[in-house]
Amino acid sequence: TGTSVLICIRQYFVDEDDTVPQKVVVQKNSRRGVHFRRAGPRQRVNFESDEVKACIVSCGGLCPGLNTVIRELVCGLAHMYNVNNIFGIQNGYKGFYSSNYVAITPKTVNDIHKRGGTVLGTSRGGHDTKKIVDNIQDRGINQVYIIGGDGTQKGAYEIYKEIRKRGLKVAVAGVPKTIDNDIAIIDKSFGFDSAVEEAQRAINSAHVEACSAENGIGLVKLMGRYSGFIAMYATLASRDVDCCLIPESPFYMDGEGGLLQYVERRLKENKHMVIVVAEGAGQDIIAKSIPASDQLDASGNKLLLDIGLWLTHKIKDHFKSKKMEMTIKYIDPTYMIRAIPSNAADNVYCTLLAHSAIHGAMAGYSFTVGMVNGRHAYIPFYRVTSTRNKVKITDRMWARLLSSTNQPSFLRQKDIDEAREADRLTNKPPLPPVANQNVAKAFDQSASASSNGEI
Ligand SMILES: Nc1ncnc2c1ncn2[C@@H]1O[C@H](COP(=O)(O)OP(=O)(O)OP(=O)(O)O)[C@@H](O)[C@H]1O
Ligand SMILES: O=P(O)(O)OC[C@H]1O[C@](O)(CO)[C@@H](O)[C@@H]1O
Ligand SMILES: [Mg+2]
Repeated sequence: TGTSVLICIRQYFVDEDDTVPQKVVVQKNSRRGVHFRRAGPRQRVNFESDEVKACIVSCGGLCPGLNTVIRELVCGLAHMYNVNNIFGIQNGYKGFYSSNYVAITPKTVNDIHKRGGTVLGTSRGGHDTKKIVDNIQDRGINQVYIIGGDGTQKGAYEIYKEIRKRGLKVAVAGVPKTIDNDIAIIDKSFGFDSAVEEAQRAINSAHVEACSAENGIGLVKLMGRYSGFIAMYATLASRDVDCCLIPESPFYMDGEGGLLQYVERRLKENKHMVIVVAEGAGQDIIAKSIPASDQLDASGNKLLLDIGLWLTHKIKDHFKSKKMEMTIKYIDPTYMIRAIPSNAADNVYCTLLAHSAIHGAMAGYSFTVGMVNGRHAYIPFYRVTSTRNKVKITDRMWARLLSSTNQPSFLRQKDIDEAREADRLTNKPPLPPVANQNVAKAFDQSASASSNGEI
């Protein structure tokens, strides 16, 4: 029943049939396409306030805004739904079974949004579905809020499936987090704007250093394991960058049209230049000169070789061989851009995401929450975990970057053909997991009765 919903949100109920389309740019005769449930408070909720026992966990790398999401989950549950039984899970997934659960209240989280990091702690690895769900069951938790990136959302999906298998009345709400902005479907992840803003400071320093030297080069490495969004947006925002290298756009060093030739040309024209490189860029070309170690982190993510350092040496060697005077300063602000508190825009975004997650969980749904074309929606887990959001080098945004920096695209016809083929494949919607069509629908009105999430 909806009796526990407070007066303040009653007048803003979302119609159960409201949907958010995945694609807004369509053609006249396009099919209707995939739609998601619109997020927001429902007239009918599935939990009484005093019945709710909620927990919150944060996993993966840091991201500006984590504490804001945690704060707003706690305050939103307490203020909008009168829920006061809320626990923090410490240090990521493993905290479900290896640490004490910590009771949290609006008072204890009151000021945390002003701090970077996560007050709950975070970690990689340690996802043991059975142990996690055993603990959820034993402790009588019935709402699980999981904040984390692509790996975390995969873990949330596993927890959700196990909960379904056991027939528990537990809602699982994923709040997507990653400064790499690599989570599929959603417009952008929280903390991304803050990270791009902070990256400006590094780029400015690189520019100052480059301008103050004879043939000065400032090289900045930014995060972005598989997706170069931070590098692309930080470059577009700055206007001081002459070259941006991202994992999605292959480049080569030597010969006609290569990076070294471009650097040389720019120095001759301008006497200085700034290069921004995403950490995942050029891994294939470094691997040719340094044997790849194939080391993985605790979550199974490949540890990357340092493209910034490698480029610095290559560029230095090139100019030495040409007997051309130059100076290169390498700046690696990696952890500085993600360890900050979120900016004002991200704080608002985090608040809305937390509220949307609460409304969905109170209605009994399990989902990843996210903004899709400017509207908040409940997205089935498998949709966000089956692909990764990447910069499309065949798209207009990358073209805008190329025209802003005036750099060559470094692409060969083969690279363009491969990118087009990849676009074609990613535009094909992923099929729901065959073995369990019900799970793929992803929304539970209650733990036992499922309703179709995509409309
Ligand atoms: N396929 C998977 N199934 C179950 N759990 C997973 C899976 N992939 C990752 N996880 C778990 O999710 C947690 C976070 O994963 P990971 O370290 O890859 O970070 P992430 O959530 O992708 O965030 P980010 O990449 O932005 O730092 C880890 O505890 C990891 O064990
Ligand atoms: O050193 P850590 O904590 O594993 O984090 C590094 C990784 O985290 C990310 O920022 C993703 O959150 C990647 O860009 C980066 O490779
Ligand atoms: Mg990840």
